[in-house]
Amino acid sequence: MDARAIARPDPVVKKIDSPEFRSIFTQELKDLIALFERYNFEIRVAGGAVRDILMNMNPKDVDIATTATPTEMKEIFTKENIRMVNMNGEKHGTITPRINDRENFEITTLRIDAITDGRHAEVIHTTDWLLDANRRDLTINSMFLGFDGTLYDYFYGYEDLQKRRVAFVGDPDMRIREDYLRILRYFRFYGRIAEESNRHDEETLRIITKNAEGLARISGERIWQEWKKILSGNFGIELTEAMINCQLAPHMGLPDAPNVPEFLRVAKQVRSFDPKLQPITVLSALLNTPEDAVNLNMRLKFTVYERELCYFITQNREETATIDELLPFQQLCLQTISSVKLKKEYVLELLKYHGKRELYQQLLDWPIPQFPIKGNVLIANGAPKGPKLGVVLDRLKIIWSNNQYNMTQEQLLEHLPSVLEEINVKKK
Ligand SMILES: Nc1ccn([C@@H]2O[C@H](COP(=O)(O)OP(=O)(O)OP(=O)(O)O)[C@@H](O)[C@H]2O)c(=O)n1
Repeated sequence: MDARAIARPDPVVKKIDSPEFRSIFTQELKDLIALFERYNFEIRVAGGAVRDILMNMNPKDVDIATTATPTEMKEIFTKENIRMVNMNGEKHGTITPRINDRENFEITTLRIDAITDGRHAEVIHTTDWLLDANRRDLTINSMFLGFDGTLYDYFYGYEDLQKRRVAFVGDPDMRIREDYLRILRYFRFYGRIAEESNRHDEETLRIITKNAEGLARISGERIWQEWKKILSGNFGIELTEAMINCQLAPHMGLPDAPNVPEFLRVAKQVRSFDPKLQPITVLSALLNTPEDAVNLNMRLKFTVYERELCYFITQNREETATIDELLPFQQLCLQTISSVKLKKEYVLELLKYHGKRELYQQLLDWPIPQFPIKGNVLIANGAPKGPKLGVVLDRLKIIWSNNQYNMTQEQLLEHLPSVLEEINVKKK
């Protein structure tokens, strides 16, 4: 599709002057602007920061785009004695000067993403702002903002933002095939800007469904990063359901038939529980068995914490009905004393999952008992060093838990001789 045919004839839409825009002007940025002016190259704010400023939000980071090539930028900064950092961005056309030894700016040369396999693009530099806007994913992410406040908007991103509409730039099929992660970015930005949970453009959903398999090419880490943001944003549940309806599930590590009824049941806790359920807890509801948790982890590459929690939730689906059942939970917490804090967090998440507010509060208030003996005290009293010390500790912890965690160091030490004897007996 010819970008010029669908672009707005005059990209200058309006002048921006807002507190969010003014907030980006540090002395360092002013110096940078003056420098580029002096060398006759244009620079503008690009992408996400423009969107955020228009939404009256302070942008997280301000990406800058320029007509200067990386080589030209390097010449300027070298001549001006300005240090450049993170030189590995250069292959994407990004140079990062550190201005006044105080602030870094990521400045990227305008480009066209030429050849792509859906993950990597061959970069060709350009001085045409329209062509750079045309390679971006969504209209709301394709705008530029000059430092004099001029908004340049080729693809009606400003109108889409006003209408709270998420649309791909030009041909959605092409945009998605350039980078399949954009499927998930579509849903993430939908959660960010839409006012209703289910006002998707049917044609966009159809094209996403058609390209679902492409997600299989995207790394689990990147998928999980986006999905987590979707789940913790607005309409996280509805959007995940929409993603499943678009046939994305098997390519994101979910079982072929995700447990949607359970997911919707848990969604109610998501809406009412404070503090909110963690994304991994919500996601666990979609699984049918602990094996599903193993498979999901293989695909999404969870952290140890996420992996254990996900597995724990799928193993403990039954509801805890009464307060009396809190005690077994406490025991569960203490099963592995060395990682007791972690266990408590897991059980707290499980109680949230089941919507058990009172139990949650009780467990939250329950002080984790501290094991009263340190290893060096045991050694001083005749316990062996090395791996056997671990065995001694484990035995003593069992005795401690059988006594409701209510023992002094002296009381526990009384059990040491029999524990040592037991170990030696076993050894024979
Ligand atoms: N798959 C992608 C990723 C990024 N972009 C473009 O690169 C910009 C910057 O990307 P990134 O920093 O990843 O996202 P932001 O839009 O800045 O969003 P956030 O603030 O959530 O990081 C986007 O606005 C968009 O124009 C794109 O076209 N396709």
